[in-house]
Amino acid sequence: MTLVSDANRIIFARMTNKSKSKNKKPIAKAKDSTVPFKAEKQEKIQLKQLAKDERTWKILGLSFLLISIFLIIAFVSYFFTWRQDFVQASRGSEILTDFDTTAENLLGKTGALVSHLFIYKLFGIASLLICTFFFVVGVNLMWRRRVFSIWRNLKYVTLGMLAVSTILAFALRQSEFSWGGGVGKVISDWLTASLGFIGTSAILLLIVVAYLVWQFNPAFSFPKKLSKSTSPVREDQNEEKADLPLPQHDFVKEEEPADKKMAPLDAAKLIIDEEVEKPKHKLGIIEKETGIHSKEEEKGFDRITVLKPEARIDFEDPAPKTSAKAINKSASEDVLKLEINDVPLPKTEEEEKVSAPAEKTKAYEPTLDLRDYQYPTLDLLASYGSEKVEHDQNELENNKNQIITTLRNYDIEIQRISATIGPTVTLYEIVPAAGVRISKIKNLEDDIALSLSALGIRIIAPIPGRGTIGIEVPNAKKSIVSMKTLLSSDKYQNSTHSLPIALGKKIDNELFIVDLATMPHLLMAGATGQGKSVGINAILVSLLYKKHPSQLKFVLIDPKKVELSIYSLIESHFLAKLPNEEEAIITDTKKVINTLNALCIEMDNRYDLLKEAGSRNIKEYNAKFTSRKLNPEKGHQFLPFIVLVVDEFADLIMTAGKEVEMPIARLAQLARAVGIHLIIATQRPSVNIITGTIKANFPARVAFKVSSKIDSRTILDAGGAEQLIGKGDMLISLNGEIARLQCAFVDTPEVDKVVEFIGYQDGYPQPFLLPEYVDEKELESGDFDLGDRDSLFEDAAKLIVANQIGSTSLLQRRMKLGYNRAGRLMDQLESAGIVGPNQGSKAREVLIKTDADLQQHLEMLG
Ligand SMILES: Nc1ncnc2c1ncn2[C@@H]1O[C@H](COP(=O)(O)OP(=O)(O)OP(=O)(O)O)[C@@H](O)[C@H]1O
Repeated sequence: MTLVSDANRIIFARMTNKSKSKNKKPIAKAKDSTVPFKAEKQEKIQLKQLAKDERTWKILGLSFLLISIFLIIAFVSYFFTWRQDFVQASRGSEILTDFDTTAENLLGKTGALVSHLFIYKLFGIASLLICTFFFVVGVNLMWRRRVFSIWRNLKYVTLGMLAVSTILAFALRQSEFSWGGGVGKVISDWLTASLGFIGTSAILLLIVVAYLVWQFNPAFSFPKKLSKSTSPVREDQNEEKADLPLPQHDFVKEEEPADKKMAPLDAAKLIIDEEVEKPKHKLGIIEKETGIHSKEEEKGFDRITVLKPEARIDFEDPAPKTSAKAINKSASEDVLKLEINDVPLPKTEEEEKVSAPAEKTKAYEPTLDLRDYQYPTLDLLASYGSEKVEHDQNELENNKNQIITTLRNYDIEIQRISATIGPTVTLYEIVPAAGVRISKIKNLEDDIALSLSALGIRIIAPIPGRGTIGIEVPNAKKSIVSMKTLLSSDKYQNSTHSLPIALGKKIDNELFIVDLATMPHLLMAGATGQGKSVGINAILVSLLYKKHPSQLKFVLIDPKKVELSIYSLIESHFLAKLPNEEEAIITDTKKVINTLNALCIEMDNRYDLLKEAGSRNIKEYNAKFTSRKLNPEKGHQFLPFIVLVVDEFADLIMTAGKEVEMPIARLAQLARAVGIHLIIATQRPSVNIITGTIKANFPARVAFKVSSKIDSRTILDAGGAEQLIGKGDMLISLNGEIARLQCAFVDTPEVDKVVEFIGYQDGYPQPFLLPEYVDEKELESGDFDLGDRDSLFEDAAKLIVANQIGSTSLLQRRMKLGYNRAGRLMDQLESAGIVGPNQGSKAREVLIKTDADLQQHLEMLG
């Protein structure tokens, strides 16, 4: 007995300390000393499960909908039966237990009582608005999402009931029926007492007019437009919720800037947007599917499907195309070629100035070099499944609930959660409750990953510029982003980029199409098998679809020997190579060094040309050249872009080290303005491969999945790439911002088809020739012995004699040589008595005047 009463006392003490409401359970505990704690725990878990069970929500939702219907029936019936039921209803709830009393209302005594309360005592017929509240709550609960905003509804219901009841009570004060209810009457009486009849009329009229203006925003100067909304906010709202009986909500307005900002990104964006209104009440968590999804989907995908795969895209720039067409009409094709591409005669600068406007019509058109060239067609590419982002509502719900629960377990409450579904991952954006430290959430990264039992969780805390924290969770079902989708998009087709590359889709399904020319170089890293080669192919294919062979050349370096060999078929269209080399695709390390140095020479030569032309970059230079302001006789020519692709940079650095690093660093530093761009890929992004010099000159970097956080830091200066999920899932760091993309997929057979399509067309007689590079060490070891002449000695002599100018830079430009080699040739020409000695800044005197004399002279020299 004593034991029991002692236990009772202890329990009682606990009970009073805790909460009085729990007093029954502790007493039960007293009788059974250990079990009660368990029992209490179990009950909690069951309640939780009950709250999670969707059936509970459905039942609750249905109940609210029924209440709403009940109220409507009762109110409507009241309009006809109020007289008969008035006396009974005035007696109050006691009539419910009085079996002798009956009511005429369709819903009996309850209907009569409730209607009497709302209509007679409270808000008059404005009480009908309360039905919408129950309807809204019911619908939201039934579908467990924010179909309508409760807060907005509540706000408008409250304001509406007060305003309408007052207006009606005032306007129809003589009527027998209580149009404005008790509340309306009280307010209206008070207003009349304070402001008088006229003052009250004015105030109430103002309310009505203000509401109409707010709702319809009529254009006062043009009454015709009265019915149309002019405010963009209102338009959106009207479209979005045309069936809503209530005015639109502030919520959408608040969200407007963010949505607008994201709108172009939303080709197939879906957002569940939830406000955790009161963190402690889970019922407050509701969600909303914005109209953006369907609207944007229509915009984005219908537009894409309209384009038939067979449709030929003409990627030519509109301007050159029209000019070419215009000329086509006026001249026969053969004459045309001569006219357009014939080199203009040398002119003095003045002549150039004078004749420039007249010649504008005959602009040089580089594409006419291969005027029958056909751009590849879209039907060469394959489509991979449906491009629609599929989402599993249950998966979304479960992940969301788990995120909320996990955070709650660590005492982190959140205000709002929204989800954006991408092709491979879904981004859950959360707004933490006030006072929660971001670092706390960041530290829980692993715990959240564990609780969601998913790989590839990435936490972005905070998302720059959004004021939210992002949690990226991989989708159970991932969709492949077809290259075809990207290339058929308006964004790609209408792009005005110099070198548009279609890389993939962002997490919000925005197509990621950027200009390589502005990047200006790209560093790619990723462990083996994570999508690097596919990424390189995506870049090359997107350039091939948009560029003419005269506008673009690739220098392909492939130490692995197999990855890029597929492109050898387009050698005479798009590839550049060293003179005297058989293969355009470079696989040998020694040749790589020569090629990189040759590119450096090409860069220097291009800078000389730009300097002479007074242009700051290749675009300006080419514009001047095509408008025939530059003289080809002086070595000027149309400069194609050159894109250097190195697949497996690590291999090169391991075998050649500085010899490779130095020219790469030089090119990366300087080549941008002259139209040379680098794309460098590596499997091993370690610091000895991606050195500080290289990194500093590659502001744009891509990371596919890498094996460690250190690798991720090396490439991106941030972690995260080690948590990617492979198969083209990538992070791109551009202008200091990191974005997650799903790389476009283009399979080898597709690339084969594209390459064959181009390769079987007429090309140039040979690949684009890079300047010859001779290792300077080899040059220095030789002397100026005439028997050991440079292989280009005769060509140089002929060029100098033909032009009668003893200038080293002439040799450099016309023979595409580096400064050192041209200088050495000039020295040899001097030793051979063909040119005179160096005269400082002036060109050397040419001692042999004609070609015939030169032939004789050379024969004499043997
Ligand atoms: N964007 C993508 N979408 C879908 N699947 C992809 C994508 N990229 C790569 N994959 C899948 O991953 C495989 C390996 O890709 P890829 O050959 O590009 O890897 P890698 O990084 O170049 O490997 P390695 O360095 O060994 O050559 C592909 O065969 C393909 O099945």
